[in-house]
Order: sequence, then structure tokens, then C-alpha cells
Amino acid sequence: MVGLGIPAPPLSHMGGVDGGPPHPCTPSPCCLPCPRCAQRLCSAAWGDTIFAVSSGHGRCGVAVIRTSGPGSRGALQSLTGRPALPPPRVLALRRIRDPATGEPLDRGLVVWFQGPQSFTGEDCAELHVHGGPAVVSGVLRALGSLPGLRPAEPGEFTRRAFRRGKLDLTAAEGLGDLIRAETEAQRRQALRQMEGELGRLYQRWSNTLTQALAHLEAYIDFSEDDNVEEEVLSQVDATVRALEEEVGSHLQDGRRGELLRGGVRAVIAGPPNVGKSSLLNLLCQRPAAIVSPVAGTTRDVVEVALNVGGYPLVLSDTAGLRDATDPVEQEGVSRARDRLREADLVLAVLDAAAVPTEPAGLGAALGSLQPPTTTPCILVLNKADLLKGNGGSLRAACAQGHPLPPVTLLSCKTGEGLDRLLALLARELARLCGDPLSGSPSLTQSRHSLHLRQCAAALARYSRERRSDLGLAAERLRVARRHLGSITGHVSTEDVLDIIFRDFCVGK
Ligand SMILES: Nc1nc2c(ncn2[C@@H]2O[C@H](COP(=O)(O)OP(=O)(O)OP(=O)(O)O)[C@@H](O)[C@H]2O)c(=O)[nH]1
Ligand SMILES: [K+]
Ligand SMILES: [Mg+2]
Repeated sequence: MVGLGIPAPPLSHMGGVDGGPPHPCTPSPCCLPCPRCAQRLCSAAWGDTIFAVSSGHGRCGVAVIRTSGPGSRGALQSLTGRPALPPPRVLALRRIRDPATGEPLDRGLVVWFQGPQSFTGEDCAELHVHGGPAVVSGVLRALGSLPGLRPAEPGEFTRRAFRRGKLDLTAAEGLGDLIRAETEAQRRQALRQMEGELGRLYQRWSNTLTQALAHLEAYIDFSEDDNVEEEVLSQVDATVRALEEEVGSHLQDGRRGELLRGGVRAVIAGPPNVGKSSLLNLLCQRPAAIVSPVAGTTRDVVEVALNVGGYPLVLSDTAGLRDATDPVEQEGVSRARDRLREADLVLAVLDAAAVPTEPAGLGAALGSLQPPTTTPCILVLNKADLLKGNGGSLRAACAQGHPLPPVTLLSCKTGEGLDRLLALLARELARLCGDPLSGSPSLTQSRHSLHLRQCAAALARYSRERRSDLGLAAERLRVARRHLGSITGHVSTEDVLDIIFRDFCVGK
């Protein structure tokens, strides 16, 4: 381009999917089918070329700057000063220069990806440069000076990949989750989703519905001519019933995937001064909450994020539960109760030296905290170091377990019982989140469960209305299929896409 005699991408071809009309051009092997009209068009008709740092920000050894769009070829030619590109997908060492001044910016590795064999499906280039801020900003400035190139919006690379059918929406969400994954179990789940397992499951359901709908429509249109047998109808009914059950049990997975994605919310609750804040500090290994001998120390909820056995845990310490007179403490107790109601898991803490030693009495002491009955709970009897004569019978009560929830003795002071508590925690987390590698892939987002519930409701209405009005029943199947399509992105609106891709970082 500027100064190097390399042609800029034809500006008249800018426009494309979201912008102006596509421009037909002489088809050539590099031409890609337009996602709107399926006509093969020069990729230049698809819009502008974006660029961004894809390797994260701040000083680092190597920074990867990537471009996507029809101007990628020209950009690489301009910055390397050579009309010849390296073979696609092969790293080549090149001097990188500012095309306007010819000034060397760095020496680094460049890669050329010819569309559609690239992440986005468009022509892409990557520049692996030294990660110093001056090098990176110099290269970005040079790219920005080229006609038709502009900085990428957050998630725009992935959005382009979605547009060109490189991945469906669930896979794009899986990719976003993979970038954010902080624990092993989260990574496993995200990787599975990114590789398309969830999308394939929903696609299979959608195909089943398409087939059922085709049979039903054939029956509606032709049954009077005796060309279609009655049997067809009962087959459609059976298919819809089976699908309704499958969607129902998928929805019944206890929010496993969502819990694993967002972290299990565990709440430490109990009477004042039993050592709740001490427990939080012990688990996160830092003095996150104030500990003192004064009952009623904790008022605000103190939250920490932890990784227990590969599972993500969001742990909250709360005010001691009692009938407080002080208005500030009252507010703390009310916040503690709110948290308790929303918890996925309760760590109920009692003072080991102050509780009854038989299971029934322990159960009553736990009940006085009023944890929600359906929420799983672990009972922690703290200050075990202070146990004297009744230690033996309390240990026996803990070992007996039933009818108590999982229970353990602990001393935050000496660390006794911590291993058992961590093992109990890991067991509960594994039960709540499930094994991300086994069974059918988990539902990971409330967006999915919303559409699946609507899909299941439409299937249920089909079964109810089928005897009275076949046409209406067929419409229910169409609605059900539309909801499945909304999850995978085969049916989607721009505002939904905006929300999904907004959560991505720039450069992805
Ligand atoms: N001996 C002994 N003392 C403990 C243990 N755990 C906590 N304590 C002490 O018990 C007192 C209260 O501890 P906290 O962690 O503040 O208790 P809390 O339940 O958060 O108290 P509030 O926030 O006031 O409800 C402090 O003096 C701690 O040092 C333990 O295992 N053994
Ligand atoms: K205290
Ligand atoms: Mg406290």
C-alpha cells in the first residue's frame, strides 16, 4: 500500500453482511459464499478488516496481533515489505516495518491463513512480535493507517467465525468459557462445549423435530387421498413424547453445568462467635475476614473465590445468626438470611463444645439455624481443640452420620479435621457439578434453559392439542424447533448476538 506499491483492497467492495449490499465480482477459488445470498463473492465484499492484540495485554515476551478480513493479505505484504506471502499456516521470520515511513518496528514471526481455512473463515494474518508496549503500539498504529483496516470490537473475531458457520453459538459460548475457565473442571466442560457437543445434541433434537413436522404436514395435506397412513401420526406422537422426555431430563440436571460455569455459591452460616470467619480465612489461606472474640464481629457478607479439587467455589462468610438488637447487626443478620436462601451449598458451623453429643440433639441444633431444607449442607463442629470429656461421644455421633448431613469436627486453631472437611466439600461439589467429561453435555447457561423450557412447553402443548387441531399442533412443533434454533444461533437476532459476544475480550 502506501509507499510499497502494493494495492490496497478495493474500497468499493467494502460493505457486506452488516453494512451495504454485497458486490458481485469475478468468481475465483478464493471467493467465499455470501452468508446472506449464498452467491460466491470476492471476500472483499464481506466488509472491513479488523485487527487486535490477541495474546492479552501488558508487557510480555511475545504478543500476537491478528487481522481478519479481505485486507489481511495487503496488510501482511505492507508490513513485511514483500509482495510474496509465506505459504499458508507456516511461520516465517520477517522484518516488520511501518509502511508509511519504512522504519523497522521489530523482527518477528508472521503467519498467513487463507480463508476459509482460518479461525474466522476469512483471510487472516498473525504477527508474533516482541511484547513490549512500544513495539505493540507501533504495529497497531501501522495497521490502523492502512485503508480498510480498523481495530476489532470485543468478540468480533469469534462473531465473524460464527457468521461464516465456523462454529455455532453454543461453541462460541464454550470458547468464551474456555478463555475464562479458572479450574480444571470448568476447562473440561468448556472444551467439550467448544468442540460442539452441546450444539450437536440440540441440532439432533432439531432434526428430529424437522422430520416429525414433515411427516405431520404430509399427513395433513394428503391423508384424505389415503396416500398417508394413520400410523404416521402415532409415530410422530411417539417421537414428540420421547423428545419431550429427553428435553425434560436434560433440564432436570440440577443446574450442574451452570454451577460449574459460574461457581457453586457456598454460604458459611451459624450462631455468633463459633468461628465462621476463622473458617473462611482457613479455607482461603489469608485473613480475608476480621476474626475477634467479640460476638457479632461480622456484619457485611465477605466473599472469596476458591478452587476445591478442580471445582469453583464462591464462599461467603456471614453475620452470626441471632436476634440482634443493634440495627447494624440486624441488617447483617438479614443479609446472612438472604444469602442462605440463595445458597447452592451451606456450611453450617456450630461450636463443638456447646452442642448436644447425640445425633438427634445435633440435628435440632442445626435446625435452629433454619437452613433451606432442599439445599445441601455440611455440618462443621468447630473448636474441636476445646473438646474435653464429651469428645468421644461427639466423634461417635459424627461417624454415625445419618440422619445428619455430612458432618465433621474441625479446629480452625490447630487445623485438625481440615482434610476431612476438604474431602467432604470436594465430594459435594462433584455431586453438584457432575463430572464434566461423562454423560451427555451439561446445560451451561440460563439462556439455554430458558429456550429449552419453552421448547418443552411447546412439545407438551402439541400432545394436548393434537386431537383437536392438527394445524395448531404442527405450529407447536415449529415453535419448539425455533427455540432449539435460538440456542445454537440458527435462529438469532442481532441483540442476542450483541449480548453474547459483548462478554468476549478484544482480540477473540
Ligand atoms: N480454640 C479455638 N478458638 C477458635 C477456633 N476458631 C475460632 N476461634 C476463636 O473464636 C473467636 C470467634 O471467631 P470468629 O471467626 O470471629 O467467629 P465468627 O463466627 O465469625 O464470629 P461472628 O462474626 O462474630 O459471628 C475468635 O477469638 C477465634 O480466635 C478454634 O477452632 N479453636
Ligand atoms: K467474633
Ligand atoms: Mg465472623
